[in-house]
Amino acid sequence: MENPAQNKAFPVSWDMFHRDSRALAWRLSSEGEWKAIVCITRGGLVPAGIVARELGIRTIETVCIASYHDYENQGELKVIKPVDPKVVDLEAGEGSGVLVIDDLVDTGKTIKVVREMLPKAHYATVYAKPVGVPMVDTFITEVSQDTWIYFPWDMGWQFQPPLAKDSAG
Ligand SMILES: O=P(O)(O)OC[C@H]1O[C@H](OP(=O)(O)OP(=O)(O)O)[C@H](O)[C@@H]1O
Ligand SMILES: O=c1[nH]c(=O)c2nc[nH]c2[nH]1
Ligand SMILES: [Mg+2]
Repeated sequence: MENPAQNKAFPVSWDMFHRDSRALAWRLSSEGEWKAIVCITRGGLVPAGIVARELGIRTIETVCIASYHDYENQGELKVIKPVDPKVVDLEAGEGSGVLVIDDLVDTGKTIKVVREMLPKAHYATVYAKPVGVPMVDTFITEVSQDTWIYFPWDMGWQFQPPLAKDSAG
């Protein structure tokens, strides 16, 4: 179902996503040293793999949360799997030394739930919308609140009709 509040489109190709995730890793490389990554599934799995490869991080944990059950409309947040206590208690506990990664922050509700589990972690997303910006420590590209980001794993090839009518016919 189309959400009229998000009527602009920001399509992201695999190449763009890889480049922007590498840019995120580059920025994070000067912002701290992390013992583990926690990725927020499912969208966080892809940038987490790229960042882990760039920063040489081998301990990767998931927190499994779903909220946009109906395309473009956020429903009740469900924590399907919490963070392993061994990861929460690394270093000084409460998520210190942990990098939490997601593909984007929109309203910030998803990250707010994870922040309650890991208050001392560092939060990073590839993309951010203005309402969610205060919830993240590091992000790469901001888009307006009325934009829907289309990720490459949700898309497929499709014929695009020309803008104008063909003059021959
Ligand atoms: O800032 P928010 O308004 O909370 O929205 C952002 C979250 O929404 C999407 O996940 P979704 O719940 O759709 O699940 P998915 O990652 O499995 O696609 C996205 O991947 C973020 O995790
Ligand atoms: O694919 C997505 N694009 C978005 O813009 C968005 N916002 C919340 N959840 C989202 N998922
Ligand atoms: Mg998600």
